[in-house]
Amino acid sequence: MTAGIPAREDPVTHVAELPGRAAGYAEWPAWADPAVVAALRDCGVSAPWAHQAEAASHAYEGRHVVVSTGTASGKSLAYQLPVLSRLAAGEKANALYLSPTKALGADQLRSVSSLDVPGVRAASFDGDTPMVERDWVRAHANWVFTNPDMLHRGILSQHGRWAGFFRRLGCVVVDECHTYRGVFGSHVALLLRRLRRVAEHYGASPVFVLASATTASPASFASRLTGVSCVAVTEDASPRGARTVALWEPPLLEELTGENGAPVRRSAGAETSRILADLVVEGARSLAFIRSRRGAELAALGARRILSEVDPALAETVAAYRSGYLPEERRALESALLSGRLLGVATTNALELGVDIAGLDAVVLAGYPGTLASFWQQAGRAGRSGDSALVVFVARDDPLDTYLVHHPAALLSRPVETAVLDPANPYVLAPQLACAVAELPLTVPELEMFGGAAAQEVLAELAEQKLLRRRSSGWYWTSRDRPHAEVGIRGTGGEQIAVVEADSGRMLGTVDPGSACFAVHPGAVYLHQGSSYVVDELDLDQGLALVHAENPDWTTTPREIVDISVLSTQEKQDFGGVSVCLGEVAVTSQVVGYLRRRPSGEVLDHTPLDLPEQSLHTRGVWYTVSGELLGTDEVKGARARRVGGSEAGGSGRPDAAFADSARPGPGGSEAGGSVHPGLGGSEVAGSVLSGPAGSEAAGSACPATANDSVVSARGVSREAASSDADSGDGEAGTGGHRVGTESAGPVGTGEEPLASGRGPAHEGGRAPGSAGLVPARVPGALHAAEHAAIGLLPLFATCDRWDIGGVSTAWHEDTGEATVFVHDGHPGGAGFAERGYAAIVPWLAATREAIVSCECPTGCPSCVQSPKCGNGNEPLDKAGAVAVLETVLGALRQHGS
Ligand SMILES: Nc1ncnc2c1ncn2[C@@H]1O[C@H](COP(=O)(O)OP(=O)(O)OP(=O)(O)O)[C@@H](O)[C@H]1O
Repeated sequence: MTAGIPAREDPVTHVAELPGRAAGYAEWPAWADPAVVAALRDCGVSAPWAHQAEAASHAYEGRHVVVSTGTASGKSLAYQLPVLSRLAAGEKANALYLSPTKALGADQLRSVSSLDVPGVRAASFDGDTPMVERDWVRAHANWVFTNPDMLHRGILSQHGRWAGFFRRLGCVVVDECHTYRGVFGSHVALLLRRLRRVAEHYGASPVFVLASATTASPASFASRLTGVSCVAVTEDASPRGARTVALWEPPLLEELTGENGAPVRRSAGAETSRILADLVVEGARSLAFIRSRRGAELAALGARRILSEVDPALAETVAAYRSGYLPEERRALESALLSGRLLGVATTNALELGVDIAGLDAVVLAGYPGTLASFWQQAGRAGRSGDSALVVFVARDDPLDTYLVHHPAALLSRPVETAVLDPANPYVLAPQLACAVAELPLTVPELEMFGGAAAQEVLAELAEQKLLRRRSSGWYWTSRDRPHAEVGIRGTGGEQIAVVEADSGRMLGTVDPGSACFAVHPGAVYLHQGSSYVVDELDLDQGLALVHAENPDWTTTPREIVDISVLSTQEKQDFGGVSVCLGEVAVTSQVVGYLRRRPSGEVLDHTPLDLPEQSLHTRGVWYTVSGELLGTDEVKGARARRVGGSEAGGSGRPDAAFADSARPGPGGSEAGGSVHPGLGGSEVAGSVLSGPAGSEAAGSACPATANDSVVSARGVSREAASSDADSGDGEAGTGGHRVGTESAGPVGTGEEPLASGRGPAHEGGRAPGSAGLVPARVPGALHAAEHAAIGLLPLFATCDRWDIGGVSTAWHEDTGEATVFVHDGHPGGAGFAERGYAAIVPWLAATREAIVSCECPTGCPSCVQSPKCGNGNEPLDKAGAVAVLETVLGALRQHGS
């Protein structure tokens, strides 16, 4: 693949050979039904691997169990064997299977159905199940394949219609349980408690069998998720083919420079198209994982274009895959991939989980998927058949990816993180308890399973709102309407928006309501299976976006105004001129227009839009720096008015502020909420802080869907990409820089001319004071510090960048000082801000190190730039950011205990 590339331009930064492993077999358990064993043997399973037999026996014998082993280690058999054995033996032991994606559910149903075990009536019950089939499923199926969404809305909400099924419920399978983290995970944890309660109501006490990718502490995670004590099986005895992992950094483009003269790298999406095309030419069956829906479309399109020049027939063997396609389209693509009719598929993480595609020769990952668990899950799609296989990790032009391709150990040798969830989050607990009470009156003894005192508090509030009535026997739902439809468990809130071609009435797909204003605002270019459409109308009330086919030579980028305010401060520590706070914040955002751009990035025009405001109440961590410490006492001005983006940013006024807002990213929309467990805090922190090298992970790293914004002190405008266009993949490279790997030591006290190549710093305009910044430099310094802090938080909190956002301002009305906010992107928060607060010193130290050790002169995508900054990454003051961070860290260290 690198043939013909001169050695000095070799994009491969590291090659690792992962050795193969022989299988460890066990006997079929004595309890296994002969018909099931025969069916499995027919499918090529001559004997179970040791971990399968162990987990299956736990489940059969009634112990809740989690099997946490590698990709394609046969986790399915661990639950299939006990469930099928009981059903084949004619026992009244129904099973409920839950998967985070429909694709996985469909695949598992196919797998069970193909065994054709007598007595088993397996059926799916999800959003794709036709109405006419639903009654049959309820009445006759003894193994139902569904997902948390359907369990919540379509099963528990009307459990009376499922009474027969629940009476016989013997087993609940929770597949890919590591994906249930953050707010989505907290919802699922409470949903499983609701499920247990309803099952108990019908006299059933099902055993839970959970399957997870390799994860830290699986037993405690599974126990937290289900609320019952689980044993873990973690010794992986499946055979493994050898794999070659290549880390790949796209080359710099000599003819182009990016914003502020930063070097430009070829985009990961474009690089992935080329690699995918090469693999297809070689006849290798390959998957390319792209982080955004739009990126997946573009990568497939790019590969097809390249292949059509080689052989038009080959172009036909490449397709895109993502959620938002109609079910039949997805099934057709899955089977074409399984049959080998398709050789190359560019996909979002919709194909990451479980879809059993045997014999893949190669996997290309365009960008770090956010967590190690996801990385290995995606990489594990290659070599499933036991043959050797190739995994190529293509770095996107951002700090984390750049860091990883130059620090292979951080990617290849670190333990996978554990998932974090918090079922006590009141924003999750309240709607879940409302649903629970509406399902069945809640008694006092049942409080414990929902969190005891925390639940009681929330119930009291719900009773106050007259949603519930408290009686001596417990809590009762008062309304005739069920609350379920109003409760979105993935944090996307509400019904999907249908994208419909106006002329033909054909439904093309769906978009999350939270992303609709970004992805399908009037005038937006919408891509579907390589075809391009332009949106004519967005009707949020009707849940409809009307589009027409058009293939313009421009793309669209929404602009947004964001406002942040502090609702309450829960924790505050003062460090002599610096304060660090944790609390509730309200982030209000509104898409106010969009830019049309040529592929080169050239802006054609700006069109205003009138769309409703969206509001996010969440938790944030923020630090303030006094004017005295900044050296800018005069910064304190009157409250700034909300102003348009470029105006404020361009002015460099000290009262301007900048934001990166969080929005559920492609991960969320494809695989169910933000599904990736984040990087484990402490090990990662250790590695990041262990030396200057670690600091190169710094980042402009705005959340993938979030973009920098320009704001007044209370008003932020940002130029936002839709969740479809968020990763930048597949689009023209928007910036680039090669990070020096070893050379940069911790330099830059803010006194040396480390970075700023423009503005007052360059002119020597420094006021006396700790940070020594003249007022005009403060906005750029804070803006740059905020970008980098957002980029680094995923290393300390169990999150990825989609989960967090940030705002910086030289003067904020609620704090009265220069402030940098980093906030969770989910209503009620997801625990990330807390983690940032708890790790404030190592987090900010890593942020500073990251900026300092980047070799670029004035900021680049690998340190403080964001590729989609609404204000063209202006103002960004790299040296100023270092000065601010050093001042803050100095105060924290001096005044901290
Ligand atoms: N004991 C066995 N002997 C031979 N092949 C097996 C055995 N167990 C499972 N397999 C095969 O291994 C493949 C992977 O199995 P499966 O999809 O259950 O793995 P998994 O661990 O659930 O994968 P994922 O990581 O995608 O969740 C399947 O094709 C399955 O038929």
